[in-house]
Amino acid sequence: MSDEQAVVCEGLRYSFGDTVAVDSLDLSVVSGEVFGLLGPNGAGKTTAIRCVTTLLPVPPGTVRVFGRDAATERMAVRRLLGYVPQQLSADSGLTARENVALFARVFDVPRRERRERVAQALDAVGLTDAADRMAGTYSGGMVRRLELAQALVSAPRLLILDEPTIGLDPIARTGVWEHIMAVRAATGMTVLVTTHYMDEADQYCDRVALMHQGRVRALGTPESLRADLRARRADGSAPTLEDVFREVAGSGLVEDGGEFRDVRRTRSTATRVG
Ligand SMILES: Nc1ncnc2c1ncn2[C@@H]1O[C@H](COP(=O)(O)OP(=O)(O)OP(=O)(O)O)[C@@H](O)[C@H]1O
Repeated sequence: MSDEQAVVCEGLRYSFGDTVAVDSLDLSVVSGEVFGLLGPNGAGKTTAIRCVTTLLPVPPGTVRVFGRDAATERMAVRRLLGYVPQQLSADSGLTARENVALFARVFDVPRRERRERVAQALDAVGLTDAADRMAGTYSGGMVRRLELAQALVSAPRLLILDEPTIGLDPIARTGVWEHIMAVRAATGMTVLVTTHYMDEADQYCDRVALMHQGRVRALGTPESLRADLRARRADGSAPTLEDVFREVAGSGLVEDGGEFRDVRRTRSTATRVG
């Protein structure tokens, strides 16, 4: 990791009508780190990352990606990043190779490099052997890895993932993460990820921001956040990251139905693709 800032948000605020989805968000993601944006449904995670991707408009100077302004240099920002949205982005009627090739064209991968880059992206997510099968025959975990390959084919410096493992079984979740971590180790790319799964964040993220009702309530390494709570409790117990979140979010979690176990909506990728 270097000291270079991959993402900087300063005073980011985004509203949908009267609903303030993101409120005064200050964030900086260091180049090369895996940064997790955590929180229950409605916390503002998706809105925040959609501002970083330039899909939602923000005022100049509010969001920068590797120094490029998301408001005034939108195309430059887009060229730096790969984005795996929560919604399905693979076409069930195409093979995996065709899906990734489509993204290579959209993201302007030079024509003479495309075949090789598509093969590399599929290989990076462990789909070489299944590359010529229709995506409609894939399991949920394979679809997620295919979507990862689609985002990786443009060799992004910043990979943004919105709930990459939602609805997957534990083995498929581990598979998705292992491929993300292997690509990150090989390329040094920065990863910005949203998740409800505190255990995954604890295991894979270098730093996390705990978001609730549009605001960041705590920020740090998973270890430091757990250690701080342990020191505050002083009862010898070993708190989890979920315990930290419950403490910083207070009663608000229950009031708005934001219990973590309640919000693990099933993405059911395989079903939707099939
Ligand atoms: N297009 C929209 N129109 C109106 N309100 C929206 C829209 N998108 C999000 N919101 C509202 O903004 C707030 C933040 O939503 P957001 O999707 O950013 O949260 P989130 O933490 O990503 O949750 P989720 O995991 O459900 O995506 C919520 O109150 C949500 O209802």
